[in-house]
Amino acid sequence: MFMHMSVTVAVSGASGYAGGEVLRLLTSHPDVEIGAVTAFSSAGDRLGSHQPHLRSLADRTIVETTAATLAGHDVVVLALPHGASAAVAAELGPDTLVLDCGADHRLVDPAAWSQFYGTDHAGSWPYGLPELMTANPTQRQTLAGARRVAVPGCNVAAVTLGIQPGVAAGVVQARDLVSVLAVGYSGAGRAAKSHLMAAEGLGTAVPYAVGGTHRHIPEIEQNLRAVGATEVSLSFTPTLVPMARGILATTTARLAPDVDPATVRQVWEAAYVDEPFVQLLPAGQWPTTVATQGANTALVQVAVDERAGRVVTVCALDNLVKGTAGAAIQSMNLALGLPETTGLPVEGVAP
Ligand SMILES: NC(=O)C1=CN([C@@H]2O[C@H](COP(=O)(O)OP(=O)(O)OC[C@H]3O[C@@H](n4cnc5c(N)ncnc54)[C@H](OP(=O)(O)O)[C@@H]3O)[C@@H](O)[C@H]2O)C=CC1
Ligand SMILES: CC(=O)N[C@@H](CCC(=O)OP(=O)(O)O)C(=O)O
Repeated sequence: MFMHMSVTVAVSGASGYAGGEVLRLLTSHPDVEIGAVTAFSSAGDRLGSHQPHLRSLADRTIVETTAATLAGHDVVVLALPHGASAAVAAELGPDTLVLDCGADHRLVDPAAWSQFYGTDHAGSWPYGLPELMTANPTQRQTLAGARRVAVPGCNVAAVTLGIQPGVAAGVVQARDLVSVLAVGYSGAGRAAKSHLMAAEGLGTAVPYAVGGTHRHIPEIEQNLRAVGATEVSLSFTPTLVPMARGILATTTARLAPDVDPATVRQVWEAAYVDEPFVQLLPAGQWPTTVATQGANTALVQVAVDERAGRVVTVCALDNLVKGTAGAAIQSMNLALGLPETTGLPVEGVAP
């Protein structure tokens, strides 16, 4: 029988969307004791005034994010704006497990970082997508025992999980990928202006970062190279739709020459048959975002458009769970040697 551990976890960015979701999931993690909850402008406030849904933590006081307030914890989760985490992490000892929900440590290539983020590269950490189909080592082996983890971007997780089986098996051409995503507003963070969202976002779909400018492009390309692509070219277009949570990522790719379309589904089945958090739906059933809401689940479907000569995949996930907080806790479990699925829900909330 597995003996439960007692791991103290501090959450930084506790007043935000990602930090709030980390806290929600941690409240039902059997091995975790929640320590400091830290933030920035809301330091001194009751947590409940920012996260009224977290009843058991409502009377905690948010404290400032400093080396002193984060010291003494086994694990620190950083859910801070881009650029803020490197300085905080540098103050934490090498034995502390630090999980960064921000982008600062995801990209390996400093030139790609500078091109898309416009600042100096802080370096790269082991990447917190356990399902990434790397070999020798597997991504799970990379995460086992890690003390620094870069949690993937939410759109990145959705596109990667959708298309990687075909790329890894060589049945699609990674040099001709097209991804179009419907994304919910919480992906923009709590700092986005809510009155503008309501006035300008309700009842309409709004494309953004069109034309090869989105900072998730190099991260997706990095993932697909890691699973075996030699040449990757991705056209990536996200569109805001009026929902709070969720990403529906549709990716199409040209079939590789001489691939029998009948084998495509088998490739996706083999990739995900043993994955606890990624499910290939029965043929003909298409993912919906609502079915993943609140769950550390990615739902995937694949079909072949023989007329166009393209494979079509759809992946749905909750940006705040499998897209960040759930991925962080899944990676934490692996890093600490806990069962990977501990404390992570797979059931969604619907309708
Ligand atoms: N929202 C999402 O779906 C996803 C988010 N992420 C990443 O998670 C991180 C947090 O995003 P999200 O929760 O959406 O953002 P929010 O705007 O909702 O929250 C930001 C948090 O960071 C704190 N903060 C702001 N500035 C500083 C600072 N200079 N130093 C320390 N803390 C600061 C805020 O504190 P205060 O309120 O007290 O000022 C708040 O707690 C980002 O890096 C984001 O990219 C990743 C994947 C998905
Ligand atoms: C709606 C919306 O703005 N979504 C954000 C998601 C960002 C995210 O959460 O990922 P990072 O951690 O890489 O910032 C976007 O597309 O940029």
